[in-house]
Amino acid sequence: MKQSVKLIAGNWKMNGSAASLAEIEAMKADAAMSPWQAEVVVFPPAPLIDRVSRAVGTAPIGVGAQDCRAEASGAFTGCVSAEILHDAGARWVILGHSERRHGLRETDAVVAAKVEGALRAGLHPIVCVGETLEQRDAGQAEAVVAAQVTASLPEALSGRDFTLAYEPVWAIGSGRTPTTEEIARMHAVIADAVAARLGEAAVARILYGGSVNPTNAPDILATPGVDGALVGGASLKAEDFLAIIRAV
Ligand SMILES: O=C[C@H](O)COP(=O)(O)O
Repeated sequence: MKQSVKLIAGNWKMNGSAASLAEIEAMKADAAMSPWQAEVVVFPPAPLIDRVSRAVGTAPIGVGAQDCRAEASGAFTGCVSAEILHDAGARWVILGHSERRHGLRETDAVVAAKVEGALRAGLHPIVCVGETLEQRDAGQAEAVVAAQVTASLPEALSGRDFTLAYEPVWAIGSGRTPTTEEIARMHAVIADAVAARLGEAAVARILYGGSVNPTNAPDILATPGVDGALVGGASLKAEDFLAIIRAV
């Protein structure tokens, strides 16, 4: 059954340092004042996962990684497996982010293999999908996103708890977002594609990501079919991220 609690995920991307632990302390202080109505997870760069996990302690903040290698171990210089990330304290992992699909030419098949690796290691996957502006302008957005869902979700996800994130590539870091009607429509397309791929019983939380900020978060999070947000830039400062968490 789909979790009714919304998920607010903060992807730090290639930002952060030991000084970022102060943001975690600010979040902990806020959570201690009054309980959040959302599940919250932060995704620091891999070298910070251990320190962030220790800083979180028993606070209601999950910790995840921004990517993993599909294999468990081996001669893959510079890569990190889901098992290594789990050992460092991660319990979540973002896979197929557009900055990897487009910047690093990561294919749907690679994403699907990484999802299998995440499940093997006990990490909860957040699988990202989204169309480029060219694809949207050509009227292909729904077909592109549905095809990404179909090809990026391995059979191994049947009966498992997982998360998808709809991130239009043109909305990431641009200050532009689709209308809430467009977001609702695409989330319905994604839910249909999940059911077609994994069966009617399959349910996943579907997040929206792309220029979410404290101002637009209330409307986006109230949109039908939106189960939370994947936040980039606005997750770097606790003040902004907390405003989004409190918008739930
Ligand atoms: O993973 C997060 C998304 O790419 C959104 O980033 P953004 O909130 O900076 O647009």
